[in-house]
Amino acid sequence: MGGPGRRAGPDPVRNFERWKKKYTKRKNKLRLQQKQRKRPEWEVEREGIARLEQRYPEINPNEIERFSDFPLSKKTLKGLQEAQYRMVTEIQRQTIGLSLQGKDVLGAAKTGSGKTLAFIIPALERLYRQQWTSMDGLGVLIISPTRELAYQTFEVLRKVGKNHEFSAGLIIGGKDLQQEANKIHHINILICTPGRLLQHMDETSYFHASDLQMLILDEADRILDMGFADTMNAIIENLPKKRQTLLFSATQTKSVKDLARLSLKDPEYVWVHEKAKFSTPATLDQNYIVCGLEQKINMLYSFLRSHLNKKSIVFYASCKEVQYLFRVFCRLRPGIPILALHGKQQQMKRMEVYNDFIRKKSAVLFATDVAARGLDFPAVNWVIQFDCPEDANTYIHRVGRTARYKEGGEALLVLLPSEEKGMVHQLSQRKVPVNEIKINPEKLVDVQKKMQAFLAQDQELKERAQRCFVSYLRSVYLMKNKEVFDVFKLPLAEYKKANGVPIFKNDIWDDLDNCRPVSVTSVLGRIMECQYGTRFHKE
Ligand SMILES: Nc1ncnc2c1ncn2[C@@H]1O[C@H](COP(=O)(O)OP(=O)(O)OP(=O)(O)O)[C@@H](O)[C@H]1O
Repeated sequence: MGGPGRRAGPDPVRNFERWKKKYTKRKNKLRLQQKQRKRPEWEVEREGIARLEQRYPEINPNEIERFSDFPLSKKTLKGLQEAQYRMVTEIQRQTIGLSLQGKDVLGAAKTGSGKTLAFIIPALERLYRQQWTSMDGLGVLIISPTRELAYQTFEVLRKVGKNHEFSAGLIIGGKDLQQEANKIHHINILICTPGRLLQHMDETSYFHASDLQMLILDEADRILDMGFADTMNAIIENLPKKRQTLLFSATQTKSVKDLARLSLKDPEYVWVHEKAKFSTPATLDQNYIVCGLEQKINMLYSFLRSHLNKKSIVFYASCKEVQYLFRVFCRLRPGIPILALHGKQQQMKRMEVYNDFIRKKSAVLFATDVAARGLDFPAVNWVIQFDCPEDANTYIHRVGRTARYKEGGEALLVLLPSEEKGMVHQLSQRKVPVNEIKINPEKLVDVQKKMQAFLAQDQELKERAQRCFVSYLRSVYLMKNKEVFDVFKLPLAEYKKANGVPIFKNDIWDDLDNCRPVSVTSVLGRIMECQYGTRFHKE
């Protein structure tokens, strides 16, 4: 009942139209759901997959900002969202599309720029697209150079892939081979180190990779270098040629010889920071100091004393140095927790240290290059290279343990006077900006007397000091770049003194000098003779 002067009420016709539209939409949705319910799940999934695949050719990296801009499965997108990953990084933006399209990809981007997700996401999608099940066996193989890196990648995969049904496994050695063998044939995505993988290929009769869809090499240049050459050649022989291959690293290999072994098919090269001014993160502040051998330990001790609330990693050239200096520093009590990580530790211990360092807010980790690549320890403030790295690539990976994903960080390289010229030149050629800073001698705390007192009281520590001494010399001797590393230029007497190793009556340096050119064994033989021989015992 309406009359003049009254406000018009809601229009019943429009209301009805609206209701009818909503009703029809709901009815159609229900009908579709009912229809789908009658069809097997895999068939419905198949249709969803076909819709995603239709979008692949249109992927345009320039239009991608978020992960949801890629045609990814709901399961992957949900995993990413739950792990708080929304916006893509540059390497992810540029490579995920190519990998989804099935191309072989060589991806290079600075340390800490998100390469892990750049290969994990396409791996998940590849198996999802093929509706892979645990019955289908091994579909994706991810090879990492170290156990810790493999474990870390496994954790990222578990987090992001948790809504998928495939199984993932970690095969890194240090565990019972039979136990691993019992599980290996159920694994769809296998993350492994090269040595252990080959062992299973050789010894586990029911392990086969004949249906492998995708091979991923993380830290590809390291995996393909001389150290792993024989193992990798044997592994590749066991893999089907028809597969997709993804290679990632901050220092990518361009060597045709390396790549030929992998039989890549028209690979796409994505060098994200190729034109960047520097090859290290912009948020990383890098310095070097020139320090005599005799002052190195004093320098490190003084550094740690003045950075008690920081988290640092100190890199050494050999396991024996880490072992010895870890003990010495624990005794010197700099006032900050000290941890040690190296390849000679038991697997349990390695994992314990790795997890401990992740949790700690302030601590210092003494490590060899097992920790140089890929590890994503949160909030590391400082990377100190106590021993000069083998080359600029090793330098780049070591300093990359800090200043990760938009965070800041600082790096300090300790160089001997004999190493300065060659190393600084190499770094500048590789676009690494390092500034020299001078040590303030007044700020150096002298711990040499204390160290010598420890050694005098502790025979085991003394032996460790000697082993450290020999292994340091050996590592320098074996370095290829003789412009930087010349064992004959090292002031050995000062080194021995710095490490608290008793000084011998005869300076072994003269002996070494006389027997050039020499093989490693003869150098070491001389060193050992001088250290453990009669002259030493008579002291
Ligand atoms: N899209 C993203 N959004 C937010 N954080 C991200 C994203 N991608 C990666 N990260 C974070 O950035 C950090 C570095 O990533 P990642 O370890 O993959 O780097 P990387 O390029 O493989 O480094 P490296 O060369 O040292 O191996 C990690 O903590 C990761 O969680």
